[in-house]
Amino acid sequence: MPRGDAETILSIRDVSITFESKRGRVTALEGADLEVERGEFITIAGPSGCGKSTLLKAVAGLTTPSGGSIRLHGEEVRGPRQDIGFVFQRAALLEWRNVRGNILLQAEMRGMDMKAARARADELIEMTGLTGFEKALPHELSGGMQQRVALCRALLHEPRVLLMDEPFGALDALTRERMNVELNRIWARTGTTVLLVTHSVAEAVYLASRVVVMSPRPGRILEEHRVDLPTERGYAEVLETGEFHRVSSRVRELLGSTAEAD
Ligand SMILES: Nc1ncnc2c1ncn2[C@@H]1O[C@H](COP(=O)(O)OP(=O)(O)OP(=O)(O)O)[C@@H](O)[C@H]1O
Repeated sequence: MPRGDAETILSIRDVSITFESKRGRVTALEGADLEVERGEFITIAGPSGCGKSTLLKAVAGLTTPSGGSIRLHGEEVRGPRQDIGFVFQRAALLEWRNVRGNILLQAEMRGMDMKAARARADELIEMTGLTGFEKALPHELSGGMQQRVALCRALLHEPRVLLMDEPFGALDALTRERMNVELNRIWARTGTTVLLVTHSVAEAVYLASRVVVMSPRPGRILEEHRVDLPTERGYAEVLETGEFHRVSSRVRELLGSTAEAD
């Protein structure tokens, strides 16, 4: 839930994105509108190919809209942004660097003060339950642990907005649930604004303060649903609430047979 006074951190207005390639022209997004307040956890669901990843990339400044505007903290996004964190489906860790080294890569790339960065890395390692694995190499870690390292790396510079593109899509169901619970706890503790793309309806509703459902391509926001549940949530308890069922059924209905919902 947004904390304190509502403050718009991200404003996506009438955004369209068209790609030109050898295979022709594809309009990924058309007329996408979304306002995000500081501290919100937005999950984005939608049929495959509707432009979810494209939307995240545009917020990160990695893809330029063909029309409309994206403002982060009131500033038009015109190129790659330093004040965001990005977590992808694959952790993309450097195989020859240990856990701490992979997390600190963020600080090196940004020229951060290394003393402060090391202290923050230790804090995140503790928060994500990686204590004891600081010196482990990526191949010595489970998939879930690798994603935790990627999460620490994305949070190291305390980004204004954390973007996550199917971050747990490659994990087994049980690990995925555990990661959901951890992410919820981290969000509750840090108050970071998060936008997370997922194909899982359960994940979308469990994690969100607001679930956004997109239309088939060209993608736009079809419906938004606030999830009226406490900020910090237990998994099993939430799944039994009427609120979880209310929002999940509507999201499933909207996604219909096109979604790879679980
Ligand atoms: N760089 C690109 N060049 C050309 N077309 C692209 C490019 N990036 C994305 N597209 C096209 O834009 C559309 C939206 O892609 P996008 O990856 O954003 O969808 P998505 O909703 O994230 O899909 P999925 O759920 O399957 O991951 C697709 O038709 C895709 O082929």
